[in-house]
Amino acid sequence: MSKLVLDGIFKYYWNKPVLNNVSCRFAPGLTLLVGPSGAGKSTLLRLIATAEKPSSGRIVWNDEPLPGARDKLRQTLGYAPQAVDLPDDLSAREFAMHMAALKGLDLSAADLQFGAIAERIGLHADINRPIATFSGGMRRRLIFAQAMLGAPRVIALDEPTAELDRDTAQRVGALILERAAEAIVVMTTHLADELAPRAVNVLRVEAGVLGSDRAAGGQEVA
Ligand SMILES: Nc1ncnc2c1ncn2[C@@H]1O[C@H](COP(=O)(O)OP(=O)(O)OP(=O)(O)O)[C@@H](O)[C@H]1O
Repeated sequence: MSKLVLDGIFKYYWNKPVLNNVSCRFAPGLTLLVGPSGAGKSTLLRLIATAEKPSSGRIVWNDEPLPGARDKLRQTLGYAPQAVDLPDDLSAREFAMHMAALKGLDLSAADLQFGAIAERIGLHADINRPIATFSGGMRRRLIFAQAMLGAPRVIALDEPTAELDRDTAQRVGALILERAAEAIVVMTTHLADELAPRAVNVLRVEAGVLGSDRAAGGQEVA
């Protein structure tokens, strides 16, 4: 079973502490990160996604610490950052296939999978249109869809349901819950209250310190 451990993580930006001795253990299932704006949730997701390194502390993937295990983790990682500059000239499908190629996926299988995900989240009619024509919500769904390509065992999602109408957000939520049956899914979302009953953990980040959100039904992790 996949296991991701953060152990005594500190993160500083220009000497400003953003994560302060964060330790937690992730197993397959959905973990929600909640907490006020600026608390450090996106920073935590970036560390999990290996987009940044901790200032100190250890990240351990399946009993092997990073950086040694970084490539193994990256091979099975899906990451949807909160903001990303998408290549406007490409179609959604071309962008998804570009991401699939970077992940080393079989492109014909990835194309089929992208079509199926797009169908589920209401993007299917638009996948051959240039991204330049996409609304904020469509861009958000495309970023989400590329994160789900392949069969990632660790999925880090930063507000994947922002800018989506309720129905579409719920479709995205349903897909996330399906994947969480096998994968470690860590996400921030404004749908936290709705998803909390299905989450294995709800972690509250408060000024860079991690605790469990008991009010939302979460369980504490070591
Ligand atoms: N690259 C960076 N350089 C300097 N400071 C940063 C950087 N990234 C984040 N910060 C700061 O770190 C703190 C935590 O930011 P982070 O984006 O992780 O919070 P958040 O909980 O995700 O907030 P939100 O809910 O608004 O997205 C903030 O004070 C932010 O200004």
